[in-house]
Amino acid sequence: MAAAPLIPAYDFVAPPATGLSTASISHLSWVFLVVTSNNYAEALEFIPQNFGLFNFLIDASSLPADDASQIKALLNVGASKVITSLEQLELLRDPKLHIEDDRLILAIGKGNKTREDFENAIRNTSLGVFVPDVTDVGFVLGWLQQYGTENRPSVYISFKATPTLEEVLELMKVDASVVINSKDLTVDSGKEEGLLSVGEIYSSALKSDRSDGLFTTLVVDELGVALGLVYSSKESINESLKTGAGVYQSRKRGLWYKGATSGATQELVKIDMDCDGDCLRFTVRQKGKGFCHLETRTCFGVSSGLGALEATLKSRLGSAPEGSYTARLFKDPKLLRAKIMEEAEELCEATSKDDVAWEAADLLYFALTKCVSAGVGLADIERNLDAKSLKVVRRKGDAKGERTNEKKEQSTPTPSAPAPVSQKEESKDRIEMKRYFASEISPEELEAVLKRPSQKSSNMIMGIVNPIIKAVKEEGDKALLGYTQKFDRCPNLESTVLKAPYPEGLMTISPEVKAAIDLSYENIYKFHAAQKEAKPLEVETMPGVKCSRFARPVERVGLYIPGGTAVLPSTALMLGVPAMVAGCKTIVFASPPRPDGSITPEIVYIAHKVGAEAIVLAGGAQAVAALAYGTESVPKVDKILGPGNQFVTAAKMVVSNDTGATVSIDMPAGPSEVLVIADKTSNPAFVASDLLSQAEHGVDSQVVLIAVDMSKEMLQDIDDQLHAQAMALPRVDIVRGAIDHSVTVVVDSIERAFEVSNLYAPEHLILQIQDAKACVEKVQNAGSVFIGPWTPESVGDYSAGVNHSLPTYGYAKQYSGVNLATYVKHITSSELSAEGLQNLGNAVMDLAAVEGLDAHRMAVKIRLDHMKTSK
Ligand SMILES: NC(=O)c1ccc[n+]([C@@H]2O[C@H](COP(=O)([O-])OP(=O)(O)OC[C@H]3O[C@@H](n4cnc5c(N)ncnc54)[C@H](O)[C@@H]3O)[C@@H](O)[C@H]2O)c1
Ligand SMILES: N[C@H](CO)Cc1c[nH]c[nH+]1
Ligand SMILES: [Zn+2]
Repeated sequence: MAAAPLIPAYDFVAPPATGLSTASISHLSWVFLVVTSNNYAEALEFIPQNFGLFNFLIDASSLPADDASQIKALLNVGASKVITSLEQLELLRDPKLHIEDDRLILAIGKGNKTREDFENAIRNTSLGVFVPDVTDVGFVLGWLQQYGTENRPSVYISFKATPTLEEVLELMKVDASVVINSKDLTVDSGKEEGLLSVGEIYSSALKSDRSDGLFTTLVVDELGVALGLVYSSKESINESLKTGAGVYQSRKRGLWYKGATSGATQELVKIDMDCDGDCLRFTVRQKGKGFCHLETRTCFGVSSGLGALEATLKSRLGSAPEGSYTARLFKDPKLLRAKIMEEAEELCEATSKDDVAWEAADLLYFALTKCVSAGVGLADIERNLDAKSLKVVRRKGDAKGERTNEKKEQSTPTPSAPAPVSQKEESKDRIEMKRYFASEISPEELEAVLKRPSQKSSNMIMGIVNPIIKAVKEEGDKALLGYTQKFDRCPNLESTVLKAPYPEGLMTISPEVKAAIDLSYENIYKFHAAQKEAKPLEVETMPGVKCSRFARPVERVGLYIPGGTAVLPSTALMLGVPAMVAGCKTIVFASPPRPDGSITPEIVYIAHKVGAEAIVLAGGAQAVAALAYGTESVPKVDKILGPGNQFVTAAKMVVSNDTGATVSIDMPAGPSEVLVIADKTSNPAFVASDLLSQAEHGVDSQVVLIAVDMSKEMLQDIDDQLHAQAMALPRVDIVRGAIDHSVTVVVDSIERAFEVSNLYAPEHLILQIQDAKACVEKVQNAGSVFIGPWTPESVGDYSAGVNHSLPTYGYAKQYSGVNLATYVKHITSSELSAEGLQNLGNAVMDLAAVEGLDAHRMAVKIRLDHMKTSK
């Protein structure tokens, strides 16, 4: 496949005002990102979220030169190619890493490397070369002439200074891929002076072998199955990139918006060109009956194989004929589980070619049924496989416990504490928090050490969130649906709201999970009901002057239940139960849907239990905006509650500051965090497990250990536990990202530990210290406290009764976590008798006179005069 002719560098800080979005860039399949320490955390989240949509070319050469762990993490989460410095490259040449040479590109022209350094570094490799400055181009071209390009697959040339169109085209003659900053690109047809049309630039690298100048275009689905053959022109390519839909060039009728009349539209996934640049491949998500005018999925007849099976299972999930076996499997997870296990066993035992094929087919059928019921399709599985193939740090691949004979013979290690790995042996792959001694650093340095990762880039987040809020406010459901289809990858979603009463079929959950929800519900209910004020507060401030304060529920509440990196039904309980206890009249849930457009059944069950009248199937800033302003189908609310990622938190802040929205929020509850204070009496395995339980929430989570007067050996023990336990977790990549910006601070006294903790103001504070209960009085700032060795933070996350929706980012200094008062407002009243007004009247009149507000004074005087005359 030919290299894409340009690699757009999307500027996230100041997105272009030209109609070009990340989506239109994504279809070109390559995106160039410059990753620095400041945006590393975002990149680590953004890359896996958009894996399969983009190929990522990352310039990581500004990351620390003496530590390649961040680059490894970027490669691990799916960066296709990474540009490194010479020093980083040396570190990455580690035989334990599985890095194909062509994934690394050496940056030259940066720093003070000589040509000799550069030539030595690349002589025996097939590394590409990255030239960060246009002034180096002459040198590279000379070098190419001398050494040839056969072994060097790609030369990427990036310009920090904006090149002219002529320069770009001139350079493209040497078959180079070109990086162009997105601010110079547009997809608008009436483009402004000086801007480049994406379609034009793209098609300038193509050569047509047809007399009409059109490009032959193969249209395929996400599995690569050919749907049909069409033609493209530079206008149609541009239009397709602009609309994100399948648009082609009909030889008779001009621009052809596929499905405009039949409804069988296409969502564009990406565009590739073939090896000699005369043919295009459009990968699309086909909607409706299919691509062919004969209403079949493809123009080549009936489809078969796994893709056809997936389509059948998907349609059965929607409306399976009563009595069908597949319907039974969907309804009975235990049966499905048993069948998967049974078929896997049979496949292992099969030996003949026929038997292996037979059993593998059975296993695939049941496995795909499981996938479809969870909203996972073959394209997701392929994406996952592709992502795994890019991992540079491989798992050992041993089977778990009883599945291997050897393991059966071993003594069983405690489940929470797998054998520690020697730090020396695997130091480069270690998952390890940085360690500081509080006595050795200044207060300013301590503050910097404890800085939350996500505080660093609010400009970038606002740049993304503000346009989303504006669009939902102005366009309502249309924008809401569009963003949901895009961010939550559910192209077939048709409506963004599910209204009560919810169909039984959408709440089918296992009896164990139902029992767990019911038990947690009871505890949360009890704890929040106990917070109810028994009666109004009444005080007679002086004879005849009665003041009172009474509570009323906020009438309409919108409850955000996160669903990006993990689905959190527990948050539905934490927000829904107190809303019900407080007596809110309208409860609306919002949560990102699954890719098939459905919502997790546990959330629907909880919505039903707490009496939520609707569930908005949307997440992120768009869900927050819909709740704040209302849309045609989403009811507007008075208060928005609930945690979320940086986009959700930022959107809550924006709408609560808009007087046009008249909506308030609970608090800024962002990425989860925990601070553990532990001393010599603590159990290292427990400490590590608590740190990891919050680290697994997201790469932007942060965990902090304050170790009180601890020996080096014990600190090492905790580090070893953390690494070993982390490596056994399915979310190890997320954990690695979070631990990367997490710290241990060693202090010498319990007093100093609480000083540091109160300064940090953690969302969760865990006390694993002697006399933990007695130390609670030292807590000044924290969302929720977990006391003693038997109180892991996860009990509060799910079932103890306390709320888990808590202030993060240090806002525990001024905000409480969600509690009954969060759903209630207080109204005061005064009632004066004639005697009361006589007692108070002069004071009021004197103060009104001081302020020059005569009408205020008169409102009292008129009554006092009236009393006098009516005596
Ligand atoms: N503080 C608390 O009380 C508390 C409680 C529970 C969870 N949490 C935290 O909530 C967070 C949940 O985050 P999540 O991501 O899993 O789910 P989420 O529902 O908050 O966010 C997912 C949504 O983010 C939006 N989004 C994702 N990438 C985007 C992009 N590049 N541009 C614009 N929008 C984008 C999408 O709309 C998506 O639906 C975690 O950090 C977790 O730690 C906090
Ligand atoms: N710890 C999160 C609050 O920061 C809440 C949660 C939900 N599920 C698991 N944990
Ligand atoms: Zn949690």
